[in-house]
Formats: sequence, C-alpha cells, structure tokens
Amino acid sequence: MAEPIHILVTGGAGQVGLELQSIGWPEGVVLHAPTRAELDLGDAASIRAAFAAAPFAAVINAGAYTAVDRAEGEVAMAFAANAMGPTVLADLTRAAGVPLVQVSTDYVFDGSKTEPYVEEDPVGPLGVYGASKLAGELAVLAGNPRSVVMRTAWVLGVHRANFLKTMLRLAAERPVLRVVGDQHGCPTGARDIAAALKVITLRMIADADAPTGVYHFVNAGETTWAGLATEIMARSAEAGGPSASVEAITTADYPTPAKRPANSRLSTARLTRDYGIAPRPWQDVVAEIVAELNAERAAA
Ligand SMILES: NC(=O)C1=CN([C@@H]2O[C@H](COP(=O)(O)OP(=O)(O)OC[C@H]3O[C@@H](n4cnc5c(N)ncnc54)[C@H](OP(=O)(O)O)[C@@H]3O)[C@@H](O)[C@H]2O)C=CC1
Ligand SMILES: Cc1cn([C@H]2C[C@H](O)[C@@H](COP(=O)(O)OP(=O)(O)O[C@H]3O[C@@H](C)C(=O)[C@@H](O)[C@H]3O)O2)c(=O)[nH]c1=O
Ligand SMILES: [Mg+2]
Repeated sequence: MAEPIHILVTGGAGQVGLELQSIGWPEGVVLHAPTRAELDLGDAASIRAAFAAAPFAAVINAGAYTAVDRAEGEVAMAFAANAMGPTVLADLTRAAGVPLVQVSTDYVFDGSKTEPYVEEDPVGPLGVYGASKLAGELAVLAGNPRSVVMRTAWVLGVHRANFLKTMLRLAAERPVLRVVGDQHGCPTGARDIAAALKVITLRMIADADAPTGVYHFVNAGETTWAGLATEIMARSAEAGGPSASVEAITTADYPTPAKRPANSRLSTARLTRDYGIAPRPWQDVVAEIVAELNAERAAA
C-alpha cells in the first residue's frame, strides 16, 4: 500500500472549500479541511498547529475574508486573513518543501484595461479586499518558490452566499431587479474552480518542476452583473423557480462602500497552455446551479 497523500485545505466551509471536499480525488489522497475554529488564518499559531497535524504534501488556501464592502471598515481583519495567513502558509510550506496553491481574485485589478487581463498586467486594487488579496499573492510568491496563485472571479455555487443566490432570493420578493450593467467580468463556478485546483495541486505534488507563478481561471465567456442576473432569471423561470425582470443600471446608481473594477475579465490562455485546463462556458454553470437549487427546493 502506498502512503496516503495528505492535502490541507483552508476555508473548508466556504464555497470553494466545500466543492474541493465533494469532487472526487484519486485513491490515496486524504483531504484535511479544518474549520475556521481549528485553523484561523488570522492566527499564526493556529495555522502552525493545523499544519503540524499530518505530513502534508500540499496546501490549498481557499479560505479568505471575502466581504468586499465590509472590508472597507475592517481593514485589520481583512489583512490578517488575506495577507498574514498566506505569509505563514508560505513559510511553513517552503520549510517543508511542499507546494502552496493560493486562490486570489480579479479585484486586484483597477478595471481600466479594455481587454481581458493577462497575468503580467499591472495590478491596482480599488478597495481593501483587493489590496489584502494582492498582499497575500505577493507573500505567497515571495515566500515559496513552489507556489501557484490562481486568480478567479465572480464565484457562483449552490453553497453559501453568492450573487446567483442573492438574485433568486430578491426575485422571490420583488418584480424588478436593478443591477449594474457597466461592470464586466467572468462568472465562475465554485465546482469548476475546485476541479482546476485539483489538477494544479496534483501535478505540483507529482512534479517538482511543475509550472509555478500566477494563473487566471474563470469560466469561458464574459458578461456584466446585469447580464448574469438576466441569465439567472431566464434559467429559473424555465425551471418554474422565482423570476423577475432585470433593469440594467449604472455603478453610479448603485453606491457601495467599496469601488469595484469596471472591467475584470480574465484571460485563461496561460492556464490552458501550462496545465491543459479548458474552462466551459459560464452559462452552463448558471444552468447547472439553478437546476440543482430547484431540485433541492422541490425535495424540501
Ligand atoms: N466569492 C467570490 O466571488 C470570489 C472569491 N475569490 C477567492 O476564492 C477563494 C474562495 O472564496 P469563496 O469560497 O468564494 O469564499 P467564501 O466566503 O464562500 O468562503 C471563505 C471561507 O474562508 C473562511 N474564512 C474567513 N476568514 C477566515 C479566517 N480568518 N481563518 C480561516 N478561515 C476564514 C470563511 O469562514 P466562515 O465559514 O466562518 O465564513 C469561509 O469558510 C478566496 O480566496 C476568495 O478570495 C476570488 C474571486 C471571487
Ligand atoms: C445585490 C445587488 C448587487 N448589485 C451590484 C453590486 C456590485 O457591483 C455587483 C456584485 O455585487 P456582489 O456584492 O454580489 O459582488 P461582490 O461582492 O463585488 O463580488 C466579488 O466578491 C469578491 C469576493 C471577489 O473576489 C470578486 O470576484 C467578486 O465576485 O452587483 C446590483 O447592482 N444590484 C443588486 O441588487
Ligand atoms: Mg459581496
């Protein structure tokens, strides 16, 4: 019998963390997904204790402070989870000689580019969340040469809170949803992210020379938040779920504490080239999630 391959996943109760635990892994891989109470990214001692629990072959950092607007007033908490935590993980994994896969965000960009962003484009976060995630990226890349920073965006899934579930909840309450139509990005399934993280992590474990650095992973295609809401409503209406009409508004019509990029579309060409990952269209993800949520509702 081969020795088990232990992988540490942070943020195990989050959208991506939950999907990492429900997608299949090869036999012999043991996922450890401690709760936030057991591994607090803002507490170096608890990270060290969790990392000492098994001879880990890799760490996937899927935990993060993700409340974009609240972060504007909770700067210390956001940086503790999103920058300090990754710094400690980078130290521990480098010392152990094992890979670290860090999940990051499109909100590291300022949105001024008119084309999809590639990995070497200059960063310029508009808010505290993006700045704290950028600090985490830099800490990981500087701290462990065997690291990948995988930026993703606009995460949707059946678990936890996300834009898709917010739109369905609001559609059950009101006839018209007012949604910004001048922020452009790439909706992405939490399950698709988990699958990409699995490919990257297993390859990095198996091959000390596996490609490292920054990668973008999003589902194929692009839209605006209003376009995404429209697609969600169409699929939900078809399935007999809640629906409402969508009115596209401007960012100025929807004031929020945090500024968001007007364009944060990401190019995935590098990930396809180096890791052979070819994302499916974002519309397929929306259809899948709406169908699953409807089946859950019907069963309840
Ligand atoms: N959601 C999105 O739209 C996007 C997310 N990302 C990135 O993807 C990754 C996964 O995000 P996602 O799963 O969507 O986020 P979620 O908010 O669904 O989950 C984040 C998880 O991290 C946990 N967490 C928060 N603070 C700490 C802490 N101090 N210590 C330990 N755990 C903590 C949360 O705990 P608790 O369960 O207690 O809330 C939660 O389980 C993150 O790196 C995020 O920055 C990137 C782009 C878009
Ligand atoms: C609820 C709602 C939001 N909006 C706008 C606000 C905002 O510009 C946009 C999206 O709002 P949300 O708060 O759902 O999304 P937001 O929290 O900005 O989502 C971000 O989360 C972090 C974690 C990331 O890393 C990003 O990739 C991105 O997914 O839609 C409306 O226009 N109408 C509405 O009714
Ligand atoms: Mg939000």
